Amino acid sequence: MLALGVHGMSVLTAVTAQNSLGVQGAWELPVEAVRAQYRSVVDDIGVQAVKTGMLSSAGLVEAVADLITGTDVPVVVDPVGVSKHGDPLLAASALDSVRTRLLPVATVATPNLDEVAQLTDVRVDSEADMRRAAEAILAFGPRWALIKGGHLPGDAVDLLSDGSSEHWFRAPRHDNRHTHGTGCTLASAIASELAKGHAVPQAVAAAKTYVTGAITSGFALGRGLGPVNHAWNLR
Ligand SMILES: Nc1ncnc2c1ncn2[C@@H]1O[C@H](COP(=O)(O)OP(=O)(O)O)[C@@H](O)[C@H]1O
Ligand SMILES: Cc1ncc(COP(=O)(O)O)c(N)n1
Repeated sequence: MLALGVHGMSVLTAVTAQNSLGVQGAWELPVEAVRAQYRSVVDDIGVQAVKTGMLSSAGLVEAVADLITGTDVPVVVDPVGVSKHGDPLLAASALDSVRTRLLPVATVATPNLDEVAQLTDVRVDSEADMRRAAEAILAFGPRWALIKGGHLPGDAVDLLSDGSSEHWFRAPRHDNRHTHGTGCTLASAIASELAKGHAVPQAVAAAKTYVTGAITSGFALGRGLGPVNHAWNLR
């Protein structure tokens, strides 16, 4: 967010112990702590966009949905389900709350292909299937669905759709180890661009350029899948 010129503020929902090798542990914060953090940042500094990430349980999904329902700023919902290493970050019992409470308040929902499979009955094996995935996600009520094709072989292709228009974003795949947090980075970059007042397709285009640069210019940290280079555009 800083690299894109906005001041990011966080509301922690869970604490994880994780590194380039995997997620070694996760602990949820009490719903009361989440509500208090949200009030602290919103009531004082104010917000121009909201982005959600790991929410862990149905209780937290519902608490966050309650907080952001009715907000008049754009909301990016990254329905985080499973980490790059396959570690669960959302309880199976929370999926229904994501479908019925969180996705309906999203301006943009940004599932990866595993999250599409968790939330809908669509399995994506090709770019053509991504259109069906977008329709299935849009049926839950977000204004836009961004289906991330990062897990498909070939080019890194994402599809943005609002049901009547579609936009394809394509970048060459970089087969390096600097991909921890690509989805979180993309969603945060979209929220940053929306906060600056851009329309959704323009925000996603800028965010895609940013995440591609962050992957391309990454450097090895850790023994597994290390972080992307968030400062690549500042140097
Ligand atoms: N190896 C890669 N090279 C280039 N872009 C990638 C690569 N892996 C993912 N991306 C892009 O990064 C963004 C995040 O996608 P993805 O990795 O599918 O999300 P997630 O982190 O939620 O699994 C998407 O724009 C995707 O196309
Ligand atoms: C707290 C948190 N949120 C999201 C992810 C997903 O990121 P990735 O898919 O790169 O592991 C993660 N590992 N940890």
